[in-house]
Amino acid sequence: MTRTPIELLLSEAPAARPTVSLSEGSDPRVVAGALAARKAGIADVILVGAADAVAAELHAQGSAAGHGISIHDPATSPLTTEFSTAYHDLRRHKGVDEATARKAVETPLVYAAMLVRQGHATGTVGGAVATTSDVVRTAIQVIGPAPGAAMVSSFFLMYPPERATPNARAMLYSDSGLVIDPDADELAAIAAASATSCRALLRQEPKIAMLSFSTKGSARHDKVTKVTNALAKLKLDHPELQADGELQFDAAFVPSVGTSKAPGSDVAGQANVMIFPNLDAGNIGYKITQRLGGYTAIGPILQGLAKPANDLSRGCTASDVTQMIAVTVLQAMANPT
Ligand SMILES: CC(C)(COP(=O)(O)OP(=O)(O)OC[C@H]1O[C@@H](n2cnc3c(N)ncnc32)[C@H](O)[C@@H]1OP(=O)(O)O)[C@@H](O)C(=O)NCCC(=O)NCCS
Ligand SMILES: CC(=O)OP(=O)(O)O
Repeated sequence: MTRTPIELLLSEAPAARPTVSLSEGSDPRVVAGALAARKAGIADVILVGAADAVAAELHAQGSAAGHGISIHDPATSPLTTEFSTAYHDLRRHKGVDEATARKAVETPLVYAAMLVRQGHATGTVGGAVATTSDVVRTAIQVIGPAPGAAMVSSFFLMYPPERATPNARAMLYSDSGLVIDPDADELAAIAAASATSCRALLRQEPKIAMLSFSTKGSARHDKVTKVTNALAKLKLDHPELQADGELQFDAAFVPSVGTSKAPGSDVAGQANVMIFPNLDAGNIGYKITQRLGGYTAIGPILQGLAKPANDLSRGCTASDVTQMIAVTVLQAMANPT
């Protein structure tokens, strides 16, 4: 049975307790998720937002600041001036002036990301209220891509329900949140990054399926060629990876279908990393698996950033928030800076 991020973290407690900033500090789900993370000893948390509103929500949930829970109000925080200067330096080349930098840093999303950039937090989580576009754009602009990363992309961890169907297993779905229409090279980069994320967060060797509406030439179309070109590029850059394509989802997931549609494949029927050809397929696919299949979906988790910053679906629960705090800490442990 694959362990969830919280279970993994509880079995591998980091040496020093990490701190995670939460940009929607007064949202009831975020506060409940943060309190659960704190109680489990997973991380200290900084709740970013209007101080009155954050304190009121903590009070409503029978808690208060202190003992690993801090409140930072960007409008009054002593760090805001330092952050404004740093943000101005960072974005000056894009035409951002001092006044615009100050205004940006006073938004909780940018402030929470600046906490990470400036070393006050290990990582950040947002998106219970903000859209993925806003969360991701802020992460890319403030925290930035990791040195050497081809691009920033995202994935979901998908965990089967307890009463699961045969063949059910934990998987990564990529990219289900960020890159809208990747070309073949970008698709190969998403697959390579997802393989690393699979090892870090599922603790499994990746078996990568490059998904399509076609299996091994059953259809001919430019969209199929994009996927086979992506597989060729992936194999060229990473001959060590087990990857196959193009595969339909049933051929990737169900062993008997994999054997009949893609005989001889070492991935078909066993894939644990599903690479979708574009964001339409990836985002719709994860929501169907979650809402009809009963899988737990944790994400979008971002990969390729210099430090961890993660998004949530606006439909998230408090438990999703706690899991995402755990993911953020695990990413920091896998790539200490
Ligand atoms: C990520 C996203 C927000 C970027 O879109 P955007 O802001 O319109 O795009 P821009 O081209 O203006 O990019 C903004 C910045 O991010 C950078 N960027 C965009 N995509 C990137 C990627 N995949 N990797 C690295 N950098 C990227 C750009 O270079 C730019 O940097 P700059 O401001 O320093 O010049 C966009 O791809 C998006 O909206 N994705 C879908 C999100 C979504 O709605 N998902 C569904 C729900 S989960
Ligand atoms: C990941 C995702 O689809 O986010 P939202 O549900 O917030 O649009």
